[in-house]
Amino acid sequence: MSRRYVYGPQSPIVSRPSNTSISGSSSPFSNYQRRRLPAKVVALSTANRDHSNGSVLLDNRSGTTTLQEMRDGYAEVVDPKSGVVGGVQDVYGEDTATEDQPVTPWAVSVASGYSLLRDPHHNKGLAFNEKERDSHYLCGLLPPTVVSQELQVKKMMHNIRNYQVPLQRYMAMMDLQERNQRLFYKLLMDNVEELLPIVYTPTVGEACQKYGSIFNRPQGLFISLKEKGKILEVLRNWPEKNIQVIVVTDGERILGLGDLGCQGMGIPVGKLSLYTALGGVRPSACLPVTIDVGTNNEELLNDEFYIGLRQKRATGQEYAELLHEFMTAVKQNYGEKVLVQFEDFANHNAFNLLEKYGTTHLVFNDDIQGTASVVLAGLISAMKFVGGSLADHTFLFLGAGEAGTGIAELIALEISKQTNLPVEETRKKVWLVDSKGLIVSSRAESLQHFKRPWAHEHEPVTELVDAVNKIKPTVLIGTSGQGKTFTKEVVEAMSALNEKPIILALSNPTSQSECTAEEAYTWSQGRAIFASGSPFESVEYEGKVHVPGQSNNAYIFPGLGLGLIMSGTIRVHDDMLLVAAEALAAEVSQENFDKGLIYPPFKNIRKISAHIAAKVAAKSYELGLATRLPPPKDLVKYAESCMYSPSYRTYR
Ligand SMILES: NC(=O)C1=CN([C@@H]2O[C@H](COP(=O)(O)OP(=O)(O)OC[C@H]3O[C@@H](n4cnc5c(N)ncnc54)[C@H](OP(=O)(O)O)[C@@H]3O)[C@@H](O)[C@H]2O)C=CC1
Ligand SMILES: CC(=O)C(=O)O
Ligand SMILES: [Mg+2]
Repeated sequence: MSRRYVYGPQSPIVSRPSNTSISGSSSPFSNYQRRRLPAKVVALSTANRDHSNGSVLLDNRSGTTTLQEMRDGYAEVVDPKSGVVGGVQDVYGEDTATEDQPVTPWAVSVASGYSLLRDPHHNKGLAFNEKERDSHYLCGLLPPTVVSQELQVKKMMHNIRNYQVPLQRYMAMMDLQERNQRLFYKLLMDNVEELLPIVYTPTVGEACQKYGSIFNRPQGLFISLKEKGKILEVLRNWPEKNIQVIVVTDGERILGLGDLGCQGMGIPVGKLSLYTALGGVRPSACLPVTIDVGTNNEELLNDEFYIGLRQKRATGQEYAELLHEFMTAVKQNYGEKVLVQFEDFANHNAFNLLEKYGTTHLVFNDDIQGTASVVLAGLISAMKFVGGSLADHTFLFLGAGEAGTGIAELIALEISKQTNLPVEETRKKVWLVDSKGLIVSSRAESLQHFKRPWAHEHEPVTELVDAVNKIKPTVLIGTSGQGKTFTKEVVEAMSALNEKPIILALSNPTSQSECTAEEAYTWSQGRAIFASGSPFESVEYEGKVHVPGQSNNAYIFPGLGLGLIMSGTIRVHDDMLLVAAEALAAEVSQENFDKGLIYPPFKNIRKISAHIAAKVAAKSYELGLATRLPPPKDLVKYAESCMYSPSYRTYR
C-alpha cells in the first residue's frame, strides 16, 4: 500500500491511501481532519493536470486519493497533536527506531518542489522557468540558470559520448529515464541512430548479463512464483492504471545469450522504451513485466548479486498455471484491448503461449511475428537489387526456432498470396538447418511441431556449407543465436552461386551475429546484400562504401502496436504482419537503395511507424477486428496525432 505525504508551504497536508478510510479508530489516519486546502495548493492541484493521462502534477502516483481530493479542493490535514508533523523532527521513526523495531516505509514528498524535482514524470531540471520555480516552490532548489530542453539534450549527449564503455552509456541513459522521463525520450528520439545500440541491442544484452550488479532502482513489475495466487494484486501495485502495452519475458532466451532468468528485465524495459520513442505510445501506458520461474543458469544461481529466485526453472503445470494466472489477471485488470507482447521466451514455451492465448487475448510474439515481418520487408525491398519476385527465390535458414520458422512461414504466406499457390506448396521454397543439420523428412518423427512443416524430401545434410551447395539458396538467413557460423566458406559458396547473394545475419547481440558486415562484404567481394540484427559500421571494400542495414523487429513492433492500440483491435492477424512488412518496404527510398540499403534509416522511424500503424489499423478494420468506430478518415494523420511528444509541458 502506498502512502504519500504532501506538505504545503503554509500548512502540512497529508494524503491518505485510496483504500483507507479516514473515519474509525482503526484507521492510522483517524487523527486527520478534512479541511479546505490553502488557495495556493488548490491552484496547483487543479492547474497541473498532465493532459496525456489526466493526472495531476502533485502526487499523481499510485494508490492515493490525492487526485480526487485535490480536484475537490480538499486534503487531509495533520492534527498538530498527532505527533505526525513536518519540520526537522524524525517524524517517521526510522532513525529513532532500534534495529529490531519494525518501521513503516512511508514515502514522503514535499510540495515545496523538492518532490517535483525527484518525480521523473514531471521533472524538468534546469528547464523550469522563473514563473514555474516561483509557483512550484523550487526557488533555491535549483541554481539560477534556466536552460532549454534542447540545451539539456546537447549536454546529455556530450556527457554520454564521454563514456567510452557502452555499459556506462546504458547506465547513464537508465539514470536519466529515472530522473527526467521527457528528457530521456527527447534525447533518444533526437539521437535515435546513436542511442539505439545503447538502450537496445547490443548493449542491452550486456546490461541483462550484469543486471544484478548494475541494478539500481527497480524498473517494471517482477512476478515470481512467490506471487502465485495474488498476481492481480501485484498488477494493482503498479502505479499506472491505463496500460495499453505489456512486454513480458520469462528470461529464458534473452537475445542469443540464453537463460538470464530475472535479469531479462532489461529486455521488456528496452522494448517499451522503443514503443514510446519509435512508436509514440505514451510511457505511462507501457508496462514491462518479468515472470520469474527460476533459472537454469548455474552461473547466475551462484552469483551473490543475482536478483531473481534461486531455484531451477519451474516447468509443466506449475509454469502453465503461473502464466495462466498472469494472462487472466491482465485481462481482468486492463481489459480486452491491452496488447501483450511475448518477448524472449524459449521456443518450447513461446509457440504454445502464442497459440493458447491468440484466440482469447490481444497477444503478439515479437520474436516469431515481429521478426518475420521485418525480414519480409527487407526481402521485398531486396528484390530491387536481384530482380524477380519472392517466388523466384530459394531461402535457407541457419536456425529453426522462433525467428527462423516465424520468418519462413510469413515468406511462404506472402508467396502464396502473390502466386495463389497453397502455402503447403510455397513452403517448399524454404529450407531450414538446425543444430542437427538440414531439416528433412527422414527426421520428421523427432522434430518439434514448429519444424515439421519444413521437413522436405532430401537426403540428410549436416554441415551448413554442404546445405548451401546442395539447396543452392539465393537468400541465406541466420537465426541460430550462434556467432561466426557464416564462415568464409559459407559466404564464398553463396557468392559462387549468386551474383548478389542476400545474406541476413539476424542473431543478437553483435557477439552472436552469424557474421560481421565486414566479413559479408569482403568474402563476397562486395557483392552481398547484407543486413544484421545488431548494427554494424559501414565497410569500405575496394574503394566502395557499403552501408549495412539493421534487420531488427524494432522497425515493426512499435508501429504495429500503435496501429493495434489506436484502432482498438482485439486480436492480431497474420495479414497485419504482411501489411506492416509492405508498409516498411515502401519507406525505402531510392537514396537508400543507392547506398545498398534494404531498410530505411532509423532516423525516420516515427514517420515509418505512423505508416505501419495506419496500414495495420486499416487491415484490422477490414477484418472486423477493430473496435474503435467509426474509423478515422486519414489513418496516417490519426496515428501521428496519437503519438506521445516528449517536449516539456508548461506548468501554470
Ligand atoms: N534481428 C531480429 O530482429 C531478431 C533476432 N533474433 C535472434 O535470433 C536468434 C535466435 O532466436 P530464436 O529463433 O528465438 O531462438 P530459438 O532458440 O528458438 O532457435 C534457435 C535455433 O538455432 C538452432 N541452432 C543453435 N545452434 C546452432 C548451430 N550451431 N547450428 C545450426 N543451428 C543452430 C537451434 O537448433 P535446435 O532447434 O536443434 O536446438 C534452433 O533451431 C537469437 O540470437 C535472437 O537474438 C530473434 C528475434 C528477432
Ligand atoms: C531483437 C529481438 O527481439 C531478439 O533478438 O530477441
Ligand atoms: Mg526478442
